This record gives sequence, structure tokens and C-alpha cells, in this order.
Amino acid sequence: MNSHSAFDPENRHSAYIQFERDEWSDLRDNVKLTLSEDDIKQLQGINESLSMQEVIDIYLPLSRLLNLYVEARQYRHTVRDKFLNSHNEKVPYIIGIAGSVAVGKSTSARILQALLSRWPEHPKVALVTTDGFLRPNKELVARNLMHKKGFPESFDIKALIDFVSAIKSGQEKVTAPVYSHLTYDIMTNKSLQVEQPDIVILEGLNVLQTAASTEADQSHRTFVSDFVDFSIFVDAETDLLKTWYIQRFLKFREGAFTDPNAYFHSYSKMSKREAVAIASKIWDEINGVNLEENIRPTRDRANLILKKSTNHQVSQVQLRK
Ligand SMILES: Nc1ncnc2c1ncn2[C@@H]1O[C@H](COP(=O)(O)OP(=O)(O)O)[C@@H](O)[C@H]1O
Ligand SMILES: CC(C)(COP(=O)(O)O)[C@@H](O)C(=O)NCCC(=O)O
Repeated sequence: MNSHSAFDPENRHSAYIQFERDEWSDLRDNVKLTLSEDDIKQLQGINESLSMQEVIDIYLPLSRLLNLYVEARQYRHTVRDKFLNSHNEKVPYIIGIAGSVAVGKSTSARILQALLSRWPEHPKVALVTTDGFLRPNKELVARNLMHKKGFPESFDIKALIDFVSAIKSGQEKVTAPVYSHLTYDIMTNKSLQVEQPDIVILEGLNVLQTAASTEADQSHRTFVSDFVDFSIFVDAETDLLKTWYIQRFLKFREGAFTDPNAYFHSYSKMSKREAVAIASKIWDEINGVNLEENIRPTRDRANLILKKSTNHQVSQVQLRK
């Protein structure tokens, strides 16, 4: 069996084992991992620009690793129950996905949801995004925080922690609010029910954050990540992130923003140049600042880091030792 170069003495001070893209993708050869026609159809439905080679090289090995972690946790619980001579209800395994706005958290989360559901041991995989715990616009306006959407103080972090702790205490049905990118606000007529799935993928900017978001929160010392079993940080160079943000904005401008109910409907009537200038300004003043101040500093708390390069291709994977 090959030992990985990351175990070389010169890498011993790093908290992570580092894999270049081809080293990581070689890991899928350890077990036969393939995609069926149906899988491919489902994955292409997630995102038309998603390359199947990317799924095969990066996300299939990752789903195998996660499957092993979930199995190990299930086994640990069996051991605990044997020791306590008790039987406890199953508790979902929580996978957290953090990273900048527009890095591809929600796309990665949906790919992993599709791939993990294929493993025979845990077919039910729920997906939750922490956007749902943003304070409604009315409240953000009252607190003068509309220009700080996505910053720690724009979230109702206590409600988010209550939500994840309810899942982890085995509660049968847990409800989360839902955010709409179309109305740019929390939906008043929709919520998400989580009913004891085997795995919950929790995706959001703030999954690994530990700072108290308001003064009132200073006293609580519980973090979302305390309830997360395995965390992933998706990273890329800032220039690329800005480009991906602008590209997504332009895609929205041609699609969702054309809906008269869209918060940014007026942007659909602007020239492409004007739209690029606005997206660039929103990035520079809000999302870029949030990345540097609040999101990237949480990267090194993750169990696994996916480093993306051009075209959303993962160039490097780091796995905590
Ligand atoms: N693996 C990928 N391949 C191609 N495009 C991607 C990939 N991941 C994300 N994207 C694109 O990048 C943009 C941001 O992705 P998204 O998942 O919405 O990010 P986030 O949830 O982090 O804000 C979207 O336009 C999406 O289509
Ligand atoms: C709602 C968000 C904070 C969530 O981020 P995402 O799910 O896109 O990663 C973000 O999309 C956002 O609206 N940021 C505020 C500035 C803006 O882009 O309009």
C-alpha cells in the first residue's frame, strides 16, 4: 500500500494532508466508483456547467470518504449503546459546507446530496442552507444592516443554533425558514421540514464562524460547528470569486431578475456593462469584505478544504490529519 507524500517529514507541521488533484482522484480507484445514466441525468440537472469529469475526479472520492466517516460514527454509537445498555434513536450526521458567496457551496452541496443518497446505508440526505436564518429585510432595515447581508450580525444565529441542536437531539420534525434569492428576503409562505434524515448537509457562509454576532450574543459560547460532524471549506482566489459572483449576477439578470416580483428586477433592464459595474460594486463593498473579515478566517477550522481554480476545477484537497 502506498503511503501518501503528505506524511513526508517535511509536511509534519501542517495540520492537513495535502493532495494535488490527480493524487486525490486516484483515490477513487481504491473502490469501483461509477456513475449510472440516471446519476448523470440528475447531476446535470443541478448545474448545466457542471463537468462530469469533475464529479468523477473530485466528488466521487469525497462521497466515499464521507460515507466511511458516517459508517464510523454509526459504529461508535453502537459501541456507546452497548456500554450504556440502552438504545438511542438515530441522530442525523451533519456535514457542514462553508465558503465565500459564489464559491459554489450550494452546487457542491447538491452534488454531495445526490452522491451520498446512492450509498445503500443512508438513502435520506437533507439539504439546508443557512441563508434561511438571515434576518428578514424589515428587521435588517430597522437595524441598519441591509448593506451587511451575509455578515455575522445579519443572521439570527441563536435560531440557527436552536435548529441544529434540535436536529442533533433527535427531534422528529425540525423546521427551518427559507430565503429567496428572487425576492431577496425570507419567504413568509414557505418553510423547510427536516424529518430525521440519515445525513443533513448544512451549507452557508457562517457554518464555521465562532464570533458572537451581536453584543447580546457575547455570552453564549455554543457555535454551529459544535453540532457539525464533518466540515468542508470551499476556497478559491478572491479574483476568481469576484468573477464567479459577477457571472452569476449576469445569469440572474437574464433569468430570475426578469420576473417583475424580483427584488433586482430593474437590473434586468440595464445594459450588460451597467450590470457588471453594479455587481462589481456589491462584491467590493459587501461580499468581498465579508469574505476577508468573517469567512476566510474560518477556513482552517475545517476538516477538509477544497481549493478551486479556473472553471470551478478543484486543484487541491486538504484533509485534516
Ligand atoms: N462545480 C461547478 N462547475 C461549474 N459551475 C459551478 C460549479 N459550482 C458552482 N458553479 C457556478 O458558480 C456560481 C456560484 O455557485 P453557487 O453554488 O450558487 O455558490 P454559493 O452557494 O457558494 O453562493 C453559480 O453560477 C454556479 O452555477
Ligand atoms: C444571501 C447571501 C448572503 C448568501 O450567500 P450565497 O448563498 O449566495 O453564498 C448573498 O447571496 C447576498 O445576498 N449577499 C449580499 C450582497 C448581494 O450579493 O446582494
